[in-house]
Amino acid sequence: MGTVGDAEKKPTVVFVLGGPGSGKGTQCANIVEHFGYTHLSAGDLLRAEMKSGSENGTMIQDMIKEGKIVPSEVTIKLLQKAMHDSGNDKFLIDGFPRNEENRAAFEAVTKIEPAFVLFFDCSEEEMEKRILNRNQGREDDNIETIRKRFKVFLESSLPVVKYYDSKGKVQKVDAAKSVDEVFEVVKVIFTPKDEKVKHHGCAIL
Ligand SMILES: Nc1ncnc2c1ncn2[C@@H]1O[C@H](COP(=O)(O)OP(=O)(O)O)[C@@H](O)[C@H]1O
Ligand SMILES: Nc1ccn([C@@H]2O[C@H](COP(=O)(O)OP(=O)(O)O)[C@@H](O)[C@H]2O)c(=O)n1
Ligand SMILES: [Mg+2]
Repeated sequence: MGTVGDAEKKPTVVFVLGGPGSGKGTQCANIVEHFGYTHLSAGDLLRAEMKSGSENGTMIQDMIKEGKIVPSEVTIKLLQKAMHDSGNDKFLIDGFPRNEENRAAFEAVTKIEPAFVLFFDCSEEEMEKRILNRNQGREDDNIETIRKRFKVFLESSLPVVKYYDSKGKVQKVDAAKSVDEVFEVVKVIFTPKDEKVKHHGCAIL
């Protein structure tokens, strides 16, 4: 097997974007169960790297505490390693690219274009409520850092969503509903077209 990004066989990548607390991780877990993707959360990979005592650990911790975006070089290396180690060829990349630098560097390094971008649309009020109830012991889930993360989302991450929207690649989902209701919509997006026809009973004709 070649390395990730080889010209001959590129993996399928779906970027999963949305504000902090919009439900990216929750929905990715559901997608993995039903559609055989491997879920790679950039935030989870960075937190694991931080805890592993790597030389970048302190820098990553400082950035996360401030809600800032870690330089792409670090995050892309972690993503590439996780893709390679998974043995799979279908990935949900959750929480990445979070700014223009992330986006351009990933494309330049891996030569991978996303199949599409799944975008969870949710109000700040709802996202704030969810994060404050998340209880995962994260150092950035406090009101002060949450405000900073919302600002970074609006200023740096939404432009990436707009970029992909201009290329017709964004599947926008109303994420303000219940987990099950959101997944009903997500399921339709991931179900292959011929399967959708079968479910309507037309494929046997
Ligand atoms: N549709 C939803 N309705 C209510 N709570 C949700 C919903 N989706 C996720 N949550 C909860 O909100 C919190 C944030 O969800 P998470 O999946 O971690 O979001 P993200 O990865 O986008 O930050 C979690 O505690 C999760 O259980
Ligand atoms: N591409 C990324 C993704 C996350 N991160 C950092 O990790 C933090 C948490 O990201 P996350 O995706 O786990 O957060 P949620 O959106 O899931 O709440 C971000 O606020 C950034 O500090 C990053 O620097 N670059
Ligand atoms: Mg998450």
